[in-house]
Amino acid sequence: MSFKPFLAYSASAGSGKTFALSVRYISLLFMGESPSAILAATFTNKAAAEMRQRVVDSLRGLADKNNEAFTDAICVQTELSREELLRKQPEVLARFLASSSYIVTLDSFFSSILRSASLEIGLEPDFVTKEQGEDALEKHFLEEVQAQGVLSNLVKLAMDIEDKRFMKIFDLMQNFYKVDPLLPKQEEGTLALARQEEACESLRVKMIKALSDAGAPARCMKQFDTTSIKELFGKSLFEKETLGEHTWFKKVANDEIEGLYAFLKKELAHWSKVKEAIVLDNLFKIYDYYKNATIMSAKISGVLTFDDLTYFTYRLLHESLSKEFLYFKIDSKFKHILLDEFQDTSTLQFLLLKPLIDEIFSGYGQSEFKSFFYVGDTKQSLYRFRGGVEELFDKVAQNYGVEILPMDTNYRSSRNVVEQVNRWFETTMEGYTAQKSRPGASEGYVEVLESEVLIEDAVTHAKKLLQMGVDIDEIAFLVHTNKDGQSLQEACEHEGIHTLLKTSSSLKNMPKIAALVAMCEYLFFGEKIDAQAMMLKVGKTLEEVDVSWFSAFMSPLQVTDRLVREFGYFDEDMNILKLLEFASAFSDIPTFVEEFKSSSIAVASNSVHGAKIMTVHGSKGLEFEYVILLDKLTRKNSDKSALIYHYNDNLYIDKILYRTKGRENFDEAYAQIMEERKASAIKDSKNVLYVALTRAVEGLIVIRKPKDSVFDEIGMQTMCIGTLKVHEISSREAFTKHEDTSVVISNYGTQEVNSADEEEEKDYEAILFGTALHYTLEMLGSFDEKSLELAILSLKNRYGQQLTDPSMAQIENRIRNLIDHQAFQQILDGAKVRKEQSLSFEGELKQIDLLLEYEDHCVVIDYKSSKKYALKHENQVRYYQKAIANITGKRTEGMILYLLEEEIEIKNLN
Ligand SMILES: Nc1ncnc2c1ncn2[C@@H]1O[C@H](COP(=O)(O)OP(=O)(O)OP(=O)(O)O)[C@@H](O)[C@H]1O
Repeated sequence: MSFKPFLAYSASAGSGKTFALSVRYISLLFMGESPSAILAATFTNKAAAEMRQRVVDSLRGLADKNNEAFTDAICVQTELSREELLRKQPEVLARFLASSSYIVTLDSFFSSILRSASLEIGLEPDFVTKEQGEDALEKHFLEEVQAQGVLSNLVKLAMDIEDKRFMKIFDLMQNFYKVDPLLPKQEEGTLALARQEEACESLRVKMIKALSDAGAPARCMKQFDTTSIKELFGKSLFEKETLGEHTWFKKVANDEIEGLYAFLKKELAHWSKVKEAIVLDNLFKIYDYYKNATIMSAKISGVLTFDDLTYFTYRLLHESLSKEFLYFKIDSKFKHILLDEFQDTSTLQFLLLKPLIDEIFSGYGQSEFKSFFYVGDTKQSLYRFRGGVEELFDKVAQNYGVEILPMDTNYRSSRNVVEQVNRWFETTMEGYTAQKSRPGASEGYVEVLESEVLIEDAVTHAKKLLQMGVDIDEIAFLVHTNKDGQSLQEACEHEGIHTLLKTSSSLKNMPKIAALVAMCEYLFFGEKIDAQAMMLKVGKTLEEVDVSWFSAFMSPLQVTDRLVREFGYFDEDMNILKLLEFASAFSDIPTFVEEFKSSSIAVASNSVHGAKIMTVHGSKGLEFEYVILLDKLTRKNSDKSALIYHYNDNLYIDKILYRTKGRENFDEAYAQIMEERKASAIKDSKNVLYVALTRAVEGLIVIRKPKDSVFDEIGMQTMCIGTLKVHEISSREAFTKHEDTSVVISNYGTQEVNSADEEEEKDYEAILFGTALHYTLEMLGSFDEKSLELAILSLKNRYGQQLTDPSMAQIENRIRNLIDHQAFQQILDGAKVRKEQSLSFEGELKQIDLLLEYEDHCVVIDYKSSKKYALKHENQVRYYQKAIANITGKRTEGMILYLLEEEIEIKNLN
């Protein structure tokens, strides 16, 4: 059989690893395996969604010409002929759509494990996962610390250590928490820093005397004339074995002086060890409180960060009493595990998966068919400092006896891109093997240009591509930081290029929005400096603008709205809408301004279509027809972390080192670890370049700075090969291209939305209300009062900050009306109920709100909160109806459930 049950692919970018994973997934389905027995984990939500889409698309289009490579690969894996595949296809597709599948991100998978047994560790199962603002976490922590009376410890630590890096003690605590289960046990010791300092001090004084006695010049004595041990310790003087190796001391270094030097070096080395022990001791004492505060806050609020998720899942799997039961439960589900981007799996994530992987291997050899497959590329490992450990790739293979195979052909990029990437990395990256181009690859285009004005040039090049007829959706800008992305987005929008900015950044960090809020602050408090940013943005001075309309009694919404209109500040910017929505929750300006500064409102993307703007990290695993890659706009960050973690061979942390200036002169092990760290930092930054330069399909344009460029590391020079040609859109792509649904915002905020026709305009509040209503319905376990209570709790967690209280009450009311609706309950009778069912039909992935399956027919139901676009709704549901009928082969009815303010209305479309 050509299906190797235990296999890994270690291969370069674009060589088809994710492709192979999808082939394997579908092959398993054709080999009779149930979707619920296969766990396929990818790294990002986008990758998971794409893979689901790919599975459905390929299952549907097995016979399509452009799916040939995929179908052939499935034939090879399954040893079934094309005809056999086609014969089985309807049944396999139906099975896939009908049962739950686990094509997920690791985070969402862990979240589902945790949910299934969270009560075991005192966590309510209706928790939600989202990143919390640092401010909220920091507040909890400080409250806990204050309540326990250990604030003085914190202050003492900062004072004792005189280390500015500890001002960010909160970051240190967060970093501990991220790797909590891997942390080493802290040893208790006697810690006498003062005595050690005295010993060093007395040797220092003796040294000055000995030097003076030997007639050394003043500059020699000055070297030891320090005001603190810390200062003395940091002197480059201690780089050498003996003092006489320094030219200044050559003549005077007698035996006494060399003896004192050696002794002083030893005592200083000991001093740094004692200091490290004190720092760690204090930090770990404080960490206990931090951990408590974090765990309690997560349990009480039901809001978990991704770090909480990992922490709780680890505790559940490794310490909960019922773990055997849990393994049993999960094991009964997964017979096959497929992992993408394995090079970025962290040790902790691997430890969470390990029981499941162990189960696969322990059952092997018996009659059961089980498999384990993973793919990755260590050249693309980007998360070393977040705990991603590329060494896992080989270790896991060794441990379980998995065969690692290479792949040598690039299926993604044009010939010029593949060859140029080979040229850049062959000589600069250790172990790099040149990739081959796939037969029939297009010629492609690569250009590197130098510029002092990166953003302007990036915009100019995008314009050039657009003028040539390149579709805006096919262009992606890659940048190094979220901040770079925001500046670029502003420039693009200014030039009329629509963009989609994918960022984790929050609204308060957007210069345009922050300027607007600062302007409100100016109007209220009168500090001219607060008006500056906004004046700069609109190109005016305060003297030129008339703000006499302002009164301190105006609401924050009125003021922001007026400012936006007065200054023509809108530009169809969704973020302005978000700000207006946020402002509407406050009645006075000072509270609004203050709350805004500590808010963490996610930045909106501006429209459905547009050039993508992404960080290189965010682009991992993705591909774009044309890539414009920008050098780093801001300066390179230097690594300043105060604590250095050292991992042992089992990938647990065996040492935490306190980083001190000059310590490499006293401590060989430390010096070696720092060298290793430097080497891996260089490797990491090269990996980032590798990921960035391998995303382009047809054309790649790199804009580098003349000096201090991140690309210097691979010796990148300006160049240009190939010709820019618009890639021909294949007929399938042309067919599946969506109609243009770009958002045109014509009304917002306080304006009355006045639309009688069917044209879609965006009423942001209505959209938010509709989304929240859908979310609550999705969270509703069954249609009864008890489930409603839980669903409302989830609603509050998720939308509590955005929705007003009356809107919340409205949602609850409308759903209660639905539950109480007799006709609706009758419809549910005898039906298999599925919620939020994904459906791919005619190339589009849709979500069906409610799918009811009866023995002989199906009913597709769509929820709506208003009848505003009734005709459009009907068309949409008819489309779903057609799709379900096609897929299941059963007669299918369509219904729209209007959950209106006063009543429930059921519209039957048959
Ligand atoms: N055997 C193949 N035949 C035809 N096309 C392929 C084949 N393998 C991969 N492709 C196509 O090549 C492109 C790159 O493949 P894929 O994304 O799977 O690569 P990858 O190795 O996962 O890349 P990365 O390491 O960058 O994530 C995709 O568009 C994919 O559809």
